[in-house]
Amino acid sequence: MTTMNHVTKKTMNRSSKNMTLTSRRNSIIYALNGIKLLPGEPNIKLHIIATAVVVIAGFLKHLNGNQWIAIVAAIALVWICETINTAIEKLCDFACNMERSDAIKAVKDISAGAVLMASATSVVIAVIVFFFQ
Ligand SMILES: Nc1ncnc2c1ncn2[C@@H]1O[C@H](COP(=O)(O)OP(=O)(O)OP(=O)(O)O)[C@@H](O)[C@H]1O
Repeated sequence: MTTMNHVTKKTMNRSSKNMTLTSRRNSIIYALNGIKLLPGEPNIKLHIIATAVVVIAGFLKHLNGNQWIAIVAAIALVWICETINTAIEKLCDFACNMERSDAIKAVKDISAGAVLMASATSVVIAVIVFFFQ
């Protein structure tokens, strides 16, 4: 009985571990699917170009480790804000069914404001790294 219980417990543990692994793997797949949807967004092309320009400039200027950390963090900040902004915009469009709404306007404007703040911060970081260091 004890052995049975032990074996059953072990099997159950293994299968719940497998389920956890599968659901973790699925979560990553869903997240990657979300990232794959981004290139269809108008602002994303701008971010791709800006990211490429900054990275190429970084290599040409032979940035040191700390400078790269600042630049990568600045780039990530903008991408993360834009990604969340895109999700919020899609949720808004779904919620209002494309009808005009003051509440939706406020949510979209605030969300776009976050991207603007992130972009402005990133520009300041880039100017410091490229021109004042
Ligand atoms: N349903 C709505 N009701 C009221 N105002 C809206 C609505 N949809 C959009 N707007 C206004 O238009 C602006 C632009 O909205 P839109 O959904 O086109 O986003 P966007 O900033 O142009 O992003 P993208 O270029 O990625 O589509 C919003 O910030 C908001 O002020």
